[in-house]
Amino acid sequence: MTAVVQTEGLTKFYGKRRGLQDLDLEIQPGEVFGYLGPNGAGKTTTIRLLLDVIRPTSGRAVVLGLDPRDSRARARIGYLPGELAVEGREKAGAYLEFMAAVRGGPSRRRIEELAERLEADLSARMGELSKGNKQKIGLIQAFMHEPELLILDEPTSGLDPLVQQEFLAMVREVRREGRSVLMSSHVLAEVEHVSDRVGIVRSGRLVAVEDVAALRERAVRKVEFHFDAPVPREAFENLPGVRDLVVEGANLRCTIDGRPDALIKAAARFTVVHMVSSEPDLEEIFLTYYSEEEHGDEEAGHVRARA
Ligand SMILES: Nc1ncnc2c1ncn2[C@@H]1O[C@H](COP(=O)(O)OP(=O)(O)OP(=O)(O)O)[C@@H](O)[C@H]1O
Repeated sequence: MTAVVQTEGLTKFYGKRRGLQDLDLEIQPGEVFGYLGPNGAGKTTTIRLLLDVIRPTSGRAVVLGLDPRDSRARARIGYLPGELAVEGREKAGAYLEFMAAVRGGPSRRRIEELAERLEADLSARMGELSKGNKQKIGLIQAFMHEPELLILDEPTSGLDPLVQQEFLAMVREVRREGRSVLMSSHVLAEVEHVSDRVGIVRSGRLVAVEDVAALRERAVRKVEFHFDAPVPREAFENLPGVRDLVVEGANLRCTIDGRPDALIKAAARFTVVHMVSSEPDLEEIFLTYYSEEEHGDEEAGHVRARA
């Protein structure tokens, strides 16, 4: 199967400042790839290199089997920039119809259908749109011509929760049709339910690529048990993956690193009245990777993308 995105040693320096270094990444047809990292990590740099907005210092990228400089690649991609640079008195609907005409495809009906789903106001003037509404117009122009590959820079930023859900449904539809999505985010929670794999980029380097299911297993999560009577601490000490254990009477709190199986089996020897397990969040996952590096695991900084 030919990858829709393939990079080898892709590197961009802005003068002496590292934007991105040695990126090896493959995204397959029908795959949704979440590209995660804190501010300044290199997400936008990667996306701009794939779209030929900027040129690499070294290394190469192939997008849909073509060099990013080839204009035929661009026509088959839907792109949402981090900040859609459109101003002026033109109405959003007119702007989208213009973009549709340039691409020789989508009908007014298709634009209206997407606008309805995202609750976008097509009669608003581009220069007067709020950040969230501008984001919706940007998403419509990225999705409307049903491109083979969608490259979305922070697509969920500025969207309210209901619109975010609709956007995620649109991403799932794209995947069902065998098309691909690369989307960046600061927040794992915003992409984990639709991404097949996520890559974590930090200080210009890809530090990990994981199946979302595997990432969840590795993530640290907080767990609480409430029992019907006090429980002995010894019953929960030294269980694999259990950390920060606190037992106070009938209540137990801890964090779990990996599978909760051993803890669940220990707890099942008593009567559990109530249990709370929090979703792992990105910050904790980042901390896991940071601590790997601190422990001298040099490999953590050089993990290669697994296809
Ligand atoms: N045009 C530029 N000139 C100089 N340095 C730049 C330029 N664009 C990006 N950088 C630097 O490259 C690094 C990566 O930036 P990039 O914008 O790719 O990060 P990001 O992950 O997209 O961050 P954010 O989430 O804040 O958008 C940062 O250190 C940034 O300061």
